[in-house]
Amino acid sequence: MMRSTQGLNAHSLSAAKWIDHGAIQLTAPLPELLKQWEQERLLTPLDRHFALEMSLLHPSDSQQPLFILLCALLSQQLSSQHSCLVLAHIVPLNPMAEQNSHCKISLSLEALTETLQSFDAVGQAGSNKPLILDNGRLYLQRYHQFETSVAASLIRLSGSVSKHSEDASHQEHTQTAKLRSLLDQLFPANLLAPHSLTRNAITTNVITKSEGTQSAATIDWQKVATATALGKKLSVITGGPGTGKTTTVTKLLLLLQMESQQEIRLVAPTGKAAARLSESIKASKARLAKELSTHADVVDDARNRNNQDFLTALGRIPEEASTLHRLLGVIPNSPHFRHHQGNPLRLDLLIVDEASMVDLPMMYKLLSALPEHASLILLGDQDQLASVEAGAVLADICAGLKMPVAPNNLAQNNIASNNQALWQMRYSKEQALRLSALTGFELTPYISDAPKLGDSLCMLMHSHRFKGDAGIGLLASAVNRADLQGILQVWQQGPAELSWLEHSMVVSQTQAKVSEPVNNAGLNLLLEQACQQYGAYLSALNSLASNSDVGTRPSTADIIESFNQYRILCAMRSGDYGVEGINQFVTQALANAKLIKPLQEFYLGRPIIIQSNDYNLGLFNGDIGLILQDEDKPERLMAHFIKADGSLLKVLPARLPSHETCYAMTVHKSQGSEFSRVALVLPPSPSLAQWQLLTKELVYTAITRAKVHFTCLGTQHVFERASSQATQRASGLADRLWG
Ligand SMILES: Nc1ncnc2c1ncn2[C@@H]1O[C@H](COP(=O)(O)OP(=O)(O)OP(=O)(O)O)[C@@H](O)[C@H]1O
Repeated sequence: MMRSTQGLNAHSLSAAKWIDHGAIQLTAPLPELLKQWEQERLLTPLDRHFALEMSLLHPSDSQQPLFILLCALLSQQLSSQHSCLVLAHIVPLNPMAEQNSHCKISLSLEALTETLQSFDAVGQAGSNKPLILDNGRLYLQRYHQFETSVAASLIRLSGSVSKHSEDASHQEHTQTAKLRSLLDQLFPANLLAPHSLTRNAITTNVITKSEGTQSAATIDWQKVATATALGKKLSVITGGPGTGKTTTVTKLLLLLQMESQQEIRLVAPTGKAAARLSESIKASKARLAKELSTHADVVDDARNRNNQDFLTALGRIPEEASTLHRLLGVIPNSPHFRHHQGNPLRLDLLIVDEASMVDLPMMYKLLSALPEHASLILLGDQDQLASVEAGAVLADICAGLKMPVAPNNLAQNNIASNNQALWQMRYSKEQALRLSALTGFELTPYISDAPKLGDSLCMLMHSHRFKGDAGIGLLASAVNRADLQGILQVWQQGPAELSWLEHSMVVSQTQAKVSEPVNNAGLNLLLEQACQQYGAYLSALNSLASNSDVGTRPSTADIIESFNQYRILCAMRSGDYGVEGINQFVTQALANAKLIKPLQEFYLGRPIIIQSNDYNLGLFNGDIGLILQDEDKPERLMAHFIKADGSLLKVLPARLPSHETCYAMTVHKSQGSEFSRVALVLPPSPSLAQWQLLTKELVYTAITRAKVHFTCLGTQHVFERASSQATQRASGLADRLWG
C-alpha cells in the first residue's frame, strides 16, 4: 500500500482488460497479480503466502478476491511494522501503490466496512475470529489482542497507586511532609547548580501561591517525575539524551530504598543498552554519593542524619541491568518466555530503559509477566526511531501530550523552550494537587480532562548534555521539530561540533549517470576521517601486539573502549552508501593506510556485529565484538565481546553466528549506544524504497548518538527531506490510551 514502485517494468498486464469482480476490478486473476507484486517487491513472499493461505477461510465466491487482497494488504502493513491496516488509508484506485494500477476497489469506505463485517473470517473486538475489524482498523487477531491488552494494562497501572504510596496512605499528612522534605533535599531549587545540596537552595525551592505560577522552565521536572513515580504503579519518564532520566531514576530508587527493601530489576531491550544503563546508574550513584558526603550541613543535624540515611540506602540500589529477553527467560527455539501471566516475574519494581525500542508484542509479553502488585517505570526518548518490529508503543503512550504547534512559531535558539512548545503535561486535578504538594511547584496550570494516563507521564525537556546554543543539541532539536529553516541556520553557523561533507557526484554528460563513489570527494573526506578516528584504536592494537609488558599494556576493555569512540552510521544496509558499501570502502582505506592487514577473514582489529541470536554462546543480534589477540594465548585470535554485566566474553571466530564487519552500522542498530564521534552517511540519490527509510526519527537518532562531534555525508536536499518526513505507524494504541 505504501511500498516502492521501483523496478516496475511496463508489464504486459497493463495492456490487459479489466475483469470485474463486483467489489474489485483486476487486470488478471489475483494469484497472478500477487506473484507480480512479489516480483516487484510490493509484497514479501510471506505476504503473498499469507494471503493465499487465508483464501481458504473464504468461500470461492465473487467476494473472495477482495478478501484475499485485504489479507495481502494487512500482511504488507505488518511487514512494514504497522500493527494493523487502516481502511481509510487504502487508495481505492490503486491499493497496491503501483506505477500503473492493476487493481481497483469500487466500494466506498462505508461499503467496504460493511462488506468486511459480513465475512465469516472477520469478527468484532472480543470475537474469536482470525481477523478483527475494530474502529476502521483491520487486525490479525493476535495483534488486536496485543494492542487491547497493552492498552488495558497501561490504563490499569496508571490508575493504581504504587505499593509505596499504598503503605503510606494511612498517615498521609506526615508522609507528604516527610517526602516533601526528602525531595527538597535531593532536588535543590537552584537550577543552575542543581546538585548542590545547600540549605539556601532548599529554602528558595518552596513556592507559595502568592508568588504566582512558575513558567515551565523554572519547574524542576526531574523532581516532578520522581514524585510521579512515587505515587503511581506506572510512570513513564521520557526525554532526549542527557535530560537526566537516569539521574532521576537513581534519586527515585534512593527514596524507595529508604522506605523499604524492594525487589527491583533494571532491564533494556539490547545487551548494549543494558550495559549502558548499568554504567549510567553506577555513575549517577557515584555523583550522588559525592554530593551527599560533601554537603554536610553544619547547622542542621536532622538533615545530616538524612544524608547518612541516603548514603546507606544508596548502597542498596541495584546496578546490574539485564536484557528484557533474559529477564523474561528465553526458551530456545520458542516464541514463548518462561515468565508469563501464569508464571509472573518475582519483583516489586521493574525499570525498562530505552523503551522506544520495545515493540508491541514484546510490551504485551512484558506486561503479562508483571505481577499484580508490581510497579513499572518506562524510560526512553519518544522522538527516537520506533521499534524494529511492529508498533511505536512509547510514542503512542506519549501521543496525548503532543501540542499541535507549527514549527515556524517556535523560538529558534533554545532546546528547552522548543520542546516545551511541542509537549504539554496533562494531569488530573487530584494528581496536579498531589504533585504540587510534594514538589512545591505550581502544577495546576497543567490540569486537563485528558485520560488518567497523563498522571503517569513526565517529560524531561532540558538537556544537560548538549548546551542549548551548541551544535549537536541545536541540530537535534531542529530536526526533531522538522524545522527546515532552523536546520539550515545551524549548518550555516558552522559550529565546531558539526561537520558537513557534501557528496560531490560528477554527473557524466554522455551517460546522464552519477560518477562512481571513488570520485566522490565527500566520501573520500569521510574515509580520511575514518582512518584518523579508527587509527587511534588500531595503532593502540598494533603497539599492543609488540608489547609484552603486562604493566604498560592497555587492557582489552580499554581497547574496546577506544574502538567505541567513533562510529559511522548508515541510513540503509545495501548499496555503495549503505553499511555494506561503506564497510568495504573503510576496510580498503584502512588497509591502504597500513592500519589493518585484511589478508584473511578474521584479521587483527576487525570489528564485527552479530546478526542472529545464539543462546548457547550468549551472543545476540546487535552485539559488537572485536577480533583481538587472546590474552591467555597471544598466538591465537578470538572475538571479544563486553557483555551487559560488564564481563568479557571470548569466542573462537569459527564458532561465531552470522555476523558482518562493523566499521559502519545502521542507525537502527545504533539505538541504545553512544559514541564520542558519529558520522552519518545519507545516500546521494535515494531510490523510492530508500526514501521511505529516511525519516526525521532516523536523522534525530543518528545525531543524538554523538556526544562530542557529529559529521554528515549527504546532500542538503536529502538531509532536509529526510528531516521533514515523520514515521507513521498504523496503530490503534494511542486512541485506546487517549480516547
Ligand atoms: N539537574 C541536573 N543538573 C545538572 N546536570 C544534570 C542534571 N541532571 C542530569 N545531569 C547531568 O547530565 C548528564 C546526563 O544525565 P543522565 O545520564 O541522567 O541523562 P539521561 O537522560 O539518562 O541520558 P541518556 O539519554 O544518555 O541515557 C549527566 O552528566 C548528569 O550528571
